[in-house]
Amino acid sequence: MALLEVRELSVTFTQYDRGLRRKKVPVIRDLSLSVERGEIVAVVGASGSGKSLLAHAILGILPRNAAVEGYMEFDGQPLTASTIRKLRGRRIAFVPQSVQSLDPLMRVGRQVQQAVRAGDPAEEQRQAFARYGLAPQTAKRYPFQLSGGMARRVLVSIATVSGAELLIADEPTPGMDPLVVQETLRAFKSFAESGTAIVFITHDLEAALSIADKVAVFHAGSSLEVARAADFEGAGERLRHPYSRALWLALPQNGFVVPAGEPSDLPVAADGCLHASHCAMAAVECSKAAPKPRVLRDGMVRCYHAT
Ligand SMILES: Nc1ncnc2c1ncn2[C@@H]1O[C@H](COP(=O)(O)OP(=O)(O)OP(=O)(O)O)[C@@H](O)[C@H]1O
Ligand code: NI
Repeated sequence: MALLEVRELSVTFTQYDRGLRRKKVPVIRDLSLSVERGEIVAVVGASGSGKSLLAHAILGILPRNAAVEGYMEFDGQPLTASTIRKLRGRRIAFVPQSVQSLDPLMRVGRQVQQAVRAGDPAEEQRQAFARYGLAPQTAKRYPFQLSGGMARRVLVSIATVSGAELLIADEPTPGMDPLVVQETLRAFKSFAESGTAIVFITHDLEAALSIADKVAVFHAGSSLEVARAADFEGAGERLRHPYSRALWLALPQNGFVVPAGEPSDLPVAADGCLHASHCAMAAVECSKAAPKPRVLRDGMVRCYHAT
């Protein structure tokens, strides 16, 4: 059984237009994801595709104007407002995308020590700082005295000293120098090898592929494909969705290839395929209704034409 199971999750915001008319804005639609113990699942997608909101939905920290539908489960128990409160910071740890989430008035060493659940807090904090290349005296500093990359290493330290069974890391590496990025990714890999389940949120497909077992490709609030990391190879023949193939071929090592063929000029209905207007394979059925997720070759895809 998966440690984390997300089934048919939808998140909708209620916003007020001019004249106080209420408007519902769907930001995540019908999203399913599962993560096993010891497994790293990367969530990859462009800015605004709903990656952070997925993390916030799992952690129960969405803003109040967000409505959540669907089912989420951790270690066999349904994730509700009260269960998630008990799990957060204990069995589930989070590296938030924003460094603003550090307490501005507390020395960072102490913030890390407070997150330690087993062992000697000062020793665990020292080891974490050494692992992520933070000098020992950094512990005495306040968040405003750190660079963005250093603050992010403190956030990673806080999440990883907790010994949680599930780690959700939302863009943990921007601003870090490349050696520290490598060290952080290696640390995630070794946590996974010792049984931690990891959700690694990033827009960096290359970083994702360097450690992930599975990759969920996000686009406009939905996952279009869940693939094995090993499926990203060659010309992307083993990938299931044209959007994932396009992301893969656009990487520098694949020569920044732009997909062949012209995108369709079909008018796409609001509930049509999210990728249709950019897709050379799009046909009438794609413009009418979004394809349902289906299992294909040990992965998942939402595309009528995937084989
Ligand atoms: N409080 C809110 N009210 C209304 N819409 C919101 C709110 N928060 C986020 N959104 C919208 O939800 C969508 C997804 O946002 P999200 O932050 O999850 O994207 P992301 O994939 O994490 O992007 P990035 O890579 O830039 O971090 C965006 O279009 C955003 O504008
Ligand atoms: Ni984000």
